[in-house]
Amino acid sequence: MMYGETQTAGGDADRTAFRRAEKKYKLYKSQPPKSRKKKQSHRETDLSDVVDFRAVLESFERCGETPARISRLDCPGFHVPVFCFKDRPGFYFIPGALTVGEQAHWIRESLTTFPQPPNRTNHNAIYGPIYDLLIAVQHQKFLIESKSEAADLEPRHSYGENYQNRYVFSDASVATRKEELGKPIAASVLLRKLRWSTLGLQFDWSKRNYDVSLPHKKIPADLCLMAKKMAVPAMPLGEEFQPEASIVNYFGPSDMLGGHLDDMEADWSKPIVSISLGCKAIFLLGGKSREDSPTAMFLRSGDIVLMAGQARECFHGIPRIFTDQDQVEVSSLSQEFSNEQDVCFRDYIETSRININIRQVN
Ligand SMILES: O=C(O)CCC(=O)C(=O)O
Ligand SMILES: [Fe+2]
Repeated sequence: MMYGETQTAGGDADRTAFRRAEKKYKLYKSQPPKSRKKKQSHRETDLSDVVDFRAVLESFERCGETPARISRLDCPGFHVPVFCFKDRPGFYFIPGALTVGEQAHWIRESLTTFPQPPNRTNHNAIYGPIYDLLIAVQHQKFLIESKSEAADLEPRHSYGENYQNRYVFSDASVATRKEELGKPIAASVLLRKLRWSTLGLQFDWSKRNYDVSLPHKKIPADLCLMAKKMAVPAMPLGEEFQPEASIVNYFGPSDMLGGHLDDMEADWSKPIVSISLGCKAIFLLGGKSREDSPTAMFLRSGDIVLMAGQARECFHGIPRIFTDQDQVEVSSLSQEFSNEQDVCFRDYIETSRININIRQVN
């Protein structure tokens, strides 16, 4: 997993087929009006080559047919149709695998319990463990550096043996009174900047490996059950998927996930179960080399992708999230968050995407 990898590519941006596809689909921000006269500012993305599995599902349900490249997997007892590319063994697409209610449940979990210590997030390296981020957003709190003399800011939690929480949430009024404290950071800003959290066995991004010495909890039981059920189409008959780790990726409007391989797990015959929530995205499935032209497809909220076997060796990434009003396609999800106390979830998911991917490590 390499965030922003394409951004550092500079002049090499066009070097490989994968990079060219990323460039084709990435979001181009419109230029300020002044420069609009001189050159065409806003390039419309050509989406005609993007495989749309929702349309594939609709036509399959209507007339039992699939496009030439795509087949329906025979998976008796599975609750919805599963599709495969005939030329991409090990890759499975399950459109609409989750109901809207299930999607809302996993969005809530992704923003509340999943980022809770001892699970780590991208904020850990800077602030140490942060508790109850979403509650802090709801109460418009600010994260401030706690000084021991400030009795009212005594850290509530400790982490590990000698680690004390240096940053705590507080009201803005407290933060501004204490001039000696660093600049307060709005909890809402931290939520916007949440990029990942890791569940179960903790993945160490710097070493690109699992660090079994880090404190961790088991994958939540309900997530484990759901992943086992969804992994069935990609599992050898009679074997059960054993979820041990999960990475939750959070995407804001201009975030992307550069082309990468997930090769840190021991047994590639086991699938990665990858769940999409929130705004629509484009997924690129490449080949074993970055030189192979990737296939582009839409990922919508509730879709599940399985990558096993040969597909585990294929480059893939997310060059684009759709957050424009007319393209997000989250209206039914928004209704799930229509209660006043859910406004945080609704505001978040209307301009964000969450991906939960679940792995068997050993
Ligand atoms: O966001 C996605 O759908 C893909 C995520 C992914 O590839 C990863 O976390 O390794
Ligand atoms: Fe991946």
